Amino acid sequence: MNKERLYLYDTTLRDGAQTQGVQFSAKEKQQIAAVLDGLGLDYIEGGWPGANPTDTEFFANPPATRARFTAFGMTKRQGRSADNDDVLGAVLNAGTAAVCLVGKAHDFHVTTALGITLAENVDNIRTSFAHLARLGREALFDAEHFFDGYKANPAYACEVIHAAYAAGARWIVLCDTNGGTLPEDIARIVTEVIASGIPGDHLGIHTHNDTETAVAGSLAAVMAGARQVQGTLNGLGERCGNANLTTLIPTLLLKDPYASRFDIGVTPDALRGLRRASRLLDDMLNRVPSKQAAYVGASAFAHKSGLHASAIAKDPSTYEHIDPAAVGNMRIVPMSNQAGQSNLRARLAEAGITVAADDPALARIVERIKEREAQGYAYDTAQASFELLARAELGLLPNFFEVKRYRVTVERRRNKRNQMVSLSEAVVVTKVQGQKFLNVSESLGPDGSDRGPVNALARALAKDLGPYQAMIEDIELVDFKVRITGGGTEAVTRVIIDSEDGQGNRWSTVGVSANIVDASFDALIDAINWKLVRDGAQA
Ligand SMILES: CC(=O)SCCNC(=O)CCNC(=O)[C@H](O)C(C)(C)COP(=O)(O)OP(=O)(O)OC[C@H]1O[C@@H](n2cnc3c(N)ncnc32)[C@H](O)[C@@H]1OP(=O)(O)O
Ligand SMILES: CC(=O)C(=O)O
Repeated sequence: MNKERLYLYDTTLRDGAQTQGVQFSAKEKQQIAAVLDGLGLDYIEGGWPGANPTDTEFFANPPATRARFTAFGMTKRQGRSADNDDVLGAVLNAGTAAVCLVGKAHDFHVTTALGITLAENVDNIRTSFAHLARLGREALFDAEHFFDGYKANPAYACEVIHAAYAAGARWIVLCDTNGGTLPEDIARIVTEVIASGIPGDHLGIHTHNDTETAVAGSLAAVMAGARQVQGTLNGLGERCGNANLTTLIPTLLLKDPYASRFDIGVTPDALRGLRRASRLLDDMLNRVPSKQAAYVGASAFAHKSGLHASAIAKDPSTYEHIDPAAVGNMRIVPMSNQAGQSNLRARLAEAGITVAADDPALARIVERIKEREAQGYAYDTAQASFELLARAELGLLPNFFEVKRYRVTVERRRNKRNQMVSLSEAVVVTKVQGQKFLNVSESLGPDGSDRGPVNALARALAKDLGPYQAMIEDIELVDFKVRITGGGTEAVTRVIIDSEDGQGNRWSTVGVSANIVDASFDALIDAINWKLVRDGAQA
């Protein structure tokens, strides 16, 4: 069966830039455009030329994309001709092959937000698209508030989109601007619009996630006949975000009825780069990736409970809807108080430890994990600490070093400029192969500011570990999370530390204590021990 073409339109660089707290530089826009292009999207909307210096700079040096690079703007304003509107002029001067203009499709917005008559609005839209058609640009009309407008005044909403279509708009994009329309209404209205004379292969859908149904609404529109889907990477966008392309792309490519009916231009090979693309955007925005993101989240293929892990070991499809590798993700079988021996054996195998199914140590390890989690530990996150605990029970953990004592102080004092500053200092005494090491460290960062007591402890601990020093020198503490949690009957502090080495390996360790410094120190010791185990150090 010949597949129908379904076009993907990305607006990460425009609607995504309307996310609170998101501010792309022109350079970052270039990087994101390259990633989007690599995924195989049909259109990349770069922003609004003329609206701000970043977008103007970006469009002055547009990325070379295979996708149609598109400029966004609004239809001409009342009282100006399309030739004379400087805002529209700046959009057109960007010289892109495709141009998307937003206009109002809801009568209430025309009279309230624009303050013009309904007829004037239709005329502004018609004139703007006739102008684009004369210039030979591929024209897209973002019909703002279309669904709310259609519910309030269907005749007017239809008059607006038909005016744009008749004037030469290639695509009429129906926007659920406020994000409150549910999928069943989207499907019904798209069907009625097609019946009114705008063919589905000229219709697009642009949804927002205010009812957490943006993806479902987009799919409903596709099933009703729309053949362009707009969305953003990781669901960025105004308020609660836009339809998440990171979810939509694999759904359209891998799930029926979409997979067998549509060609979306994304290859299986490009799909394997999806998780990487999602992470790159999060990294750029300094956002913690959502673990529970569909398809690409770290937990999307994490099998925590014993029943699941047991079946997964027999056949992964028992608890996985797709192969994680298809989207560049991977399966993990974390250890936790929900786990049984199947999780344990899978995790040990990943760490290169083979244990016979009838080894009594397995039951001891599971018991120990459950006991420690009841005290506040969290081993499904801190995989390196889990591995150390298991190795200790299996007699596979060498005693590399012993901490005899440690001390940390934080001092607040005035500097030469009479500003209050702090200084953390730590002393750690260790015994390595019979030899004593006394290490002292401050925690000043490159800018001279104090990085705190945990940093001072980490530096002192890793300052000189004698024969192991070369192996631990490149360890960096890259993340530190503190949580007050109920351990047993008392509240305790759980610290999770993420460490990284020069080869880009990253591992997480956990420490728990009523005292935050002790909890941190335990996690630091695990971080060093894990690295020594990983690098094959001998005791
Ligand atoms: C639904 C969406 O997400 S559409 C995209 C929205 N994105 C953005 O707004 C981001 C970029 N925008 C901007 O930088 C600025 O709003 C600019 C440069 C475009 C305009 O700035 P200003 O001229 O200062 O206007 P301001 O932002 O205060 O108000 C928007 C103006 O556009 C008018 N307008 C809104 N929509 C339209 C439209 N479709 N067609 C014509 N005019 C419109 C409004 O009536 C208002 O004009 P008014 O102040 O005379 O009433
Ligand atoms: C155009 C647009 O972003 C919207 O209507 O939501």
